[in-house]
Amino acid sequence: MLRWLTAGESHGPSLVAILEGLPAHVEVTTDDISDSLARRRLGYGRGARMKFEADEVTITGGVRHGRTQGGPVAIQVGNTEWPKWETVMSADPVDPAVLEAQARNAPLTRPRPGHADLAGMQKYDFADARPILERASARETAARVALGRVASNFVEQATGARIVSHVLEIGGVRTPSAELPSPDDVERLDADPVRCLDADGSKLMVERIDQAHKDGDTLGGVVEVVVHGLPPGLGSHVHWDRRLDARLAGALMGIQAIKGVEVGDGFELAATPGSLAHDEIVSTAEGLRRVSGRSGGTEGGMTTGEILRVRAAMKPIATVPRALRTVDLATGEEAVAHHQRSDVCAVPAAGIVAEAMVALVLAEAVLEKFGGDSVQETRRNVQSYLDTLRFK
Ligand SMILES: Cc1cc2nc3c(=O)[nH]c(=O)nc-3n(C[C@H](O)[C@H](O)[C@H](O)COP(=O)(O)O)c2cc1C
Ligand SMILES: C=C(O[C@@H]1CC(C(=O)O)=C[C@@H](OP(=O)(O)O)[C@H]1O)C(=O)O
Repeated sequence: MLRWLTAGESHGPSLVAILEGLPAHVEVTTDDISDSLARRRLGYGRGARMKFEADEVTITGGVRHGRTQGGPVAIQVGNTEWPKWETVMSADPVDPAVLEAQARNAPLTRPRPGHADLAGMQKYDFADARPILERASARETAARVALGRVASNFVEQATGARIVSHVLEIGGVRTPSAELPSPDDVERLDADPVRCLDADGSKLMVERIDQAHKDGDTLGGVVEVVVHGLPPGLGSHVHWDRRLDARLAGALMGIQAIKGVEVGDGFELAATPGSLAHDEIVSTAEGLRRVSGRSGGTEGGMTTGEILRVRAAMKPIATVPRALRTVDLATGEEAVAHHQRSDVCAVPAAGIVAEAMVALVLAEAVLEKFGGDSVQETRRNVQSYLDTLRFK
């Protein structure tokens, strides 16, 4: 069983993440994790915070000399901005006079439509949105990306599978290309301002973000995660919660602001006749193959051994500079939602988070099917399964 947890607030001293159940001998380093976190900070349209804040990674448990030991892997992602927030986010009580003296401590009483503010204040009984937004914030995704890197190293070292993501759409501007990224495209994608494979599409998306910025508006979009090299048979058809497609959908929906998920061609398949919607099976010199990849590499809740492909749709950022109508909960009067700063668009970053979530689901599914207390044992089990497959 693989399980994981994150803790920490957006402006707290650090995020903490724990991954338990991973075999020993998975190769992973602080640099690996820092690289993944740096990729999450990329992307045109993010706010100033991404530039002045840094993620300080410390592996505090479970890894020795670059390899996991079999125990829980614990990672701390420190926030270099913490000194500015020490009073606001102090774990211990603070003298009310000190709190009042700082503008940053003023209660946030004008909840933003589209964020967790109002529902969270109602549910947890707070007069201030601060405690809600601090944990609802997608800052937390830094911790998931840290764990996702450990998980994806495991998946790659056990099965050879490689995960890559790209941006399909921002603010209604869709890439004109149907090209799927390969693992060799990662460098090129990370160098693109919006992590789009198509240069023309990328240019139009950047222009769309500039326009939204000028208009005091924000944007959402669609990302796609593609996994090459998975064995067939991860997940299962036998029960709803064993289905890999369901688990991937839940994991992607668990990312802040994701409101839609597609496996393969998803919604488009709903409008396609069956004769054109499915991936026909042919026998080739390399074995059984599909002539297309519309299903996204799962059938019956199991991987087919073809390319896995899932998409996530992100709603626009809720902190809209041209602020939306709300009610000031301190006075009951009409007001506009609180706004200090925000991303205009965080779709490229959401793609990196989506890779991490897919990696965590796949790591669990690989362990479920192949087990292993060392990564070499998992790898042997994968190989023997592939060698003895009844139909190849
Ligand atoms: C990478 C990333 C960055 C985000 N940045 C912001 C931001 O700067 N401002 C904001 O209001 N929401 C931002 N969001 C979205 C909020 O976290 C999200 O709207 C909020 O948690 C409520 O989403 P929900 O309704 O899906 O729970 C970001 C989301 C992601 C994934
Ligand atoms: C800090 C990160 O993202 C944050 C996610 C976020 C939100 O509401 O989700 C709001 C913003 O924070 P703030 O309101 O303090 O500027 C983003 O910067 C990050 O991704 O590391």
